[in-house]
Amino acid sequence: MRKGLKRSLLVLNCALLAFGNVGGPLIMKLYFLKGGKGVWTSSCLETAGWPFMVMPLTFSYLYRRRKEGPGTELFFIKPPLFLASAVIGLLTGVDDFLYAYGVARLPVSTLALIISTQLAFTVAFAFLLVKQKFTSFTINSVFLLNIGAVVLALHTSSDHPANESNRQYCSGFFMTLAASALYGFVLPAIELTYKKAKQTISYSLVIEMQMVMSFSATVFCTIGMLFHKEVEAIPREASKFELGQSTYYLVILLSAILWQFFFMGAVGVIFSGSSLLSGIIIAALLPVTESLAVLFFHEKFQVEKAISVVLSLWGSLSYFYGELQKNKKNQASERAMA
Ligand SMILES: Nc1ncnc2[nH]cnc12
Repeated sequence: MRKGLKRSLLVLNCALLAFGNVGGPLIMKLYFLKGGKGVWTSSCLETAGWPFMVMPLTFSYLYRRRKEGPGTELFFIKPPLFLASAVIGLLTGVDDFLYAYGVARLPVSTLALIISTQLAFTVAFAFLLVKQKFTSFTINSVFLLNIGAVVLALHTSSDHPANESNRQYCSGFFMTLAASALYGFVLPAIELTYKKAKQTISYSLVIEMQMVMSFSATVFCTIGMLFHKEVEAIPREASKFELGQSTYYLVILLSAILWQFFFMGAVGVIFSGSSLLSGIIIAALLPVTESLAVLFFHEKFQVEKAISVVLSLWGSLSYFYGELQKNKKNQASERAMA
């Protein structure tokens, strides 16, 4: 793939991931705050937007067909990659449930704090699974982003919602921590799948894999919804939703779209960058989500949140500066070899 195209894809996917990472948790929290109760429904909505992926795949097919003629294959994905994507999708489904459980029980600020530990898990698994190499800038960035999380941890006791028992709060805390660890594993596992694939990984194939992962996660969560009788609760919930019935369905639609941005962005950044970069972007934007939660849901704003925003900015700048230096060095050595 041409370098320019790969860079454009990286920018596009960073933007998708950023939108999803900030908007997804906020819309999910809005659902719970205004009367939504379905944890399985919420987790299902994280991946239920998979049919949207048909659109870019159709464009890709029509484009190839114009070049290659009527014999063009509809899909690239072969059975081994299909199976690997379906298994990762099941893990994503479990992760979605753990995450939605956390969103239902905790303020967004506390949730974001716990999720920021995900970067440490991603670093560890990226090292183990894909032998990720670290520069001093990456290490500095990961360190700063984690310090940001620790600073936030200092205020969590005052973030405890008044109407919630200690047990509910604790279970929310540990389920979110489990989601963080699991997704910290899923990101490098996707990178490993790209590396071990016995076929060329193109961007179209990445979208196909994302569709299979999301479909498999949605099947898992739909079974959870059926078992917990959440499907039949939807019209009832809609009629009682504090913002009105039509807003309820709009929230559901927006959830599906924003979360699809998140997952498409994450797998796309892994394709054109690395799982570590996906983890860094997710961690770096958490303070933005928190600040917006303060603005929209009137969660408390403590000075720790401001410090964490600054540390995150510093951490991200450090990473991107390091990448810039690395690219410059690579270009210089390519020129010297030519
Ligand atoms: N299911 C999920 N959705 C969004 N962010 C996450 N971080 C960990 N799990 C997540």
